Amino acid sequence: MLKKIRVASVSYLNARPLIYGVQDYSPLQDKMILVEDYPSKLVKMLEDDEVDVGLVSVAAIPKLKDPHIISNYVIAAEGDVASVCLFSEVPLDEITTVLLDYQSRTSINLCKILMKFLWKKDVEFILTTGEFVDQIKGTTAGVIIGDRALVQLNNFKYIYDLAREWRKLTGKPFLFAAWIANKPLPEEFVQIFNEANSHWEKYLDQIVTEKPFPAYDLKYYFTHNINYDLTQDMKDALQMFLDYSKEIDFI
Ligand SMILES: C=C(O[C@@H]1C=C(C(=O)O)C=C[C@H]1O)C(=O)O
Repeated sequence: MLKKIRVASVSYLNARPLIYGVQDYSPLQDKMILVEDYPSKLVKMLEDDEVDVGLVSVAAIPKLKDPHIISNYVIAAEGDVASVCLFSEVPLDEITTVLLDYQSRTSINLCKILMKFLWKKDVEFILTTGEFVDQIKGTTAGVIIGDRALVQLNNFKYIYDLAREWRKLTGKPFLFAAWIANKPLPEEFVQIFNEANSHWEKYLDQIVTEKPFPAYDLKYYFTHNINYDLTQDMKDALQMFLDYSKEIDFI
């Protein structure tokens, strides 16, 4: 029997449309096993070869020996992303310290890029190791991602949407995560896998019904904040992100 491909995905709501497609597509089912976790864990799993491919932070790319983006379906934002923000009690000018979400790899580096090249501020960055919302106080701000960020959207006076700020810097959308493999995968698998992902739109209403989320309108999130179809503009933005990454203390 052929070895099953080990597939990993972000456990957040934003990945659900792609994952429903993957789980529902029968030609894939005997070819893979799926595990889910938060993004920084997935980057580690890909680095350690515990999985073959993951819907994972694009910040994993420089860390892998042989990275391959294997699908045209991604987690990106053309405009506001809503679920990746810098939360603060004080305006940007007054922030001295930024707590960085331990679950993230792309967005925490994005915040460092924006600090240096858009906001032109020198602050202290602290990488957290566990939940830290309670520590966002006074001049200490924090980057939070995923469902945990959506829940905080009414709780802070100053909220900077990092996809919106990236557009101010570059005029581009932002690519947060892609299906990244740590080795070449069989062409037949890649084709079937891409096909499975392409059905994401069909699952939106079902997900909204199955996963009640009072904090934010999920249908709006899936259709106005997150973009799933990879474009040339997003590929260009990824290259810009990787170039900027060399100019910061990259995590
Ligand atoms: C838009 C998001 O994109 C995520 C952000 C990631 C990161 O910062 O490393 C990784 C995967 C994506 O799920 C989000 O989770 O809110």
